Amino acid sequence: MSEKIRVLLSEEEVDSRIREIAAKISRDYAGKEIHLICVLKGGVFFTCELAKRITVPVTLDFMSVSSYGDDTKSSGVVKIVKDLDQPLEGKNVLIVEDIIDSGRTLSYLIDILGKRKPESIHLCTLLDKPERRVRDVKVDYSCFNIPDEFVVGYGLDYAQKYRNLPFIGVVELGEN
Ligand SMILES: O=P(O)(O)OC[C@H]1O[C@H](OP(=O)(O)OP(=O)(O)O)[C@H](O)[C@@H]1O
Ligand code: HPA
Ligand SMILES: [Mg+2]
Repeated sequence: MSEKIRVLLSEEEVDSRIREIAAKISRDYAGKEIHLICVLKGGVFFTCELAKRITVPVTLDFMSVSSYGDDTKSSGVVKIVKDLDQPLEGKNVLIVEDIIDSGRTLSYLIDILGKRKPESIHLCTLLDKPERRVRDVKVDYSCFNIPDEFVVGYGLDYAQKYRNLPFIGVVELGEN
């Protein structure tokens, strides 16, 4: 089996949209501090690019959850691989994700993090695949809606590969 990557969103498109969303977030949180939660591993590239362009004070923490393993289909069970280092009490939490697909990861995260008494909790995603939703999730900031295709790049992997691509691509599987 060979794999080809077709560009869905170019590096320029992604970068310019991240700038727009960062400007909107900076306006919405004017006068406040944002506690960014990067959802590893997929969210790491987007979190860095977004954080660099937000103009209000930012603190960062990392959480690692996994439900896809090396597959293109979710196992349906979200596992915490690494929890946050810091408490959320009284903080304006913004969860940063690479993609919302079935919505299982985010609905689980909002549920458990919401119980830690943050001042507010919102969600920012690079990509949203609304057609595939099985759990309702309120998305506060979304850079792009995409069709129901398995995508890679900008943190997103296929069997752990392609996370480092600077654009969003679709994996096309061939016979050789
Ligand atoms: O909406 P969902 O169907 O839950 O899918 C979205 C989640 O799946 C992927 O993570 P994955 O579990 O593959 O772990 P990773 O970020 O370490 O690659 C992706 O990074 C999101 O976190
Ligand atoms: O389209 C996807 N690509 C990579 N990882 C993912 N996790 C959920 N959906 C996807
Ligand atoms: Mg992830």
